[in-house]
Amino acid sequence: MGGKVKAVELAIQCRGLGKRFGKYTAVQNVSFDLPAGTIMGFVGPNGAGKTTTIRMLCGVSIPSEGTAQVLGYDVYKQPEEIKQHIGYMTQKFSLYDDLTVEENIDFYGGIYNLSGETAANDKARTVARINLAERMDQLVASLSGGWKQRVALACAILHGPKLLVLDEPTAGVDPVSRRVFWQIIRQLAKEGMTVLVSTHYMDEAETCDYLGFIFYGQLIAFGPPAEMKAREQKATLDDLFVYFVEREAVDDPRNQRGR
Ligand SMILES: Nc1ncnc2c1ncn2[C@@H]1O[C@H](COP(=O)(O)OP(=O)(O)OP(=O)(O)O)[C@@H](O)[C@H]1O
Repeated sequence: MGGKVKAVELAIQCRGLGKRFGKYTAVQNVSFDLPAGTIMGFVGPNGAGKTTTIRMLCGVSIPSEGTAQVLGYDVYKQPEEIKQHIGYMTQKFSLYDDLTVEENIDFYGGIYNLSGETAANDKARTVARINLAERMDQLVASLSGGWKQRVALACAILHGPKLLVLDEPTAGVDPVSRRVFWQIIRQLAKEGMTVLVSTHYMDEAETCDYLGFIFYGQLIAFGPPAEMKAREQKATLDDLFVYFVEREAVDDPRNQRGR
């Protein structure tokens, strides 16, 4: 009691973040703090604004309003620094089918400007982490969806990012591959990487340290999953999700704005 509270290092800090496309407000007033080294699940129905928010935080899309610091960099002033220090994997990740696993990894190493000993070390570390050694000579075209996803993850973390951003990484992947993928993600977080992951799978969301629930472009709840369920007195995340959607389901307010 009375001792100094150690400041928590934040990987993401955003306040009132919003994005308009013309007169349409896709995302509005998103605020949260994500401590470094934690996993945040981002959930919400289709079209809620997950990808739009993620793109602003990755320095890919300039916000229309609000502020955000990602790994200490400002999304308006330092988007290039953000892009260099994060790993970003989307659902439609890009791998070259007619190259081998190793050639794909080397290609991404080139994009990140890795060379010499650093490149060799980064590659060896990544291949070991993702357990890809036995597949290095295989053509990507001949891999299953689950293995392709692991190769895409390898390419996203090759440069040792402090923040890994995954936009629906496991959509359409079989349950066993999903489980393996999440074991890797949790291991990366244990080693200090911060992870922001959007998902429609509540079993995945359940294991995150923090959850953000976005609906009609607004972050309507943020916190540890257990706290969120307790706050609304719901037994499962499925129940909580349905409760939020039914509670908030009026006409999409984004359609009325800006008219
Ligand atoms: N470039 C754009 N121009 C106009 N509207 C856009 C653009 N990008 C996204 N939107 C709209 O913004 C809203 C939020 O879309 P977003 O892709 O962020 O949702 P999402 O939560 O990621 O959905 P999903 O789960 O389907 O991927 C949607 O209504 C979408 O149509």
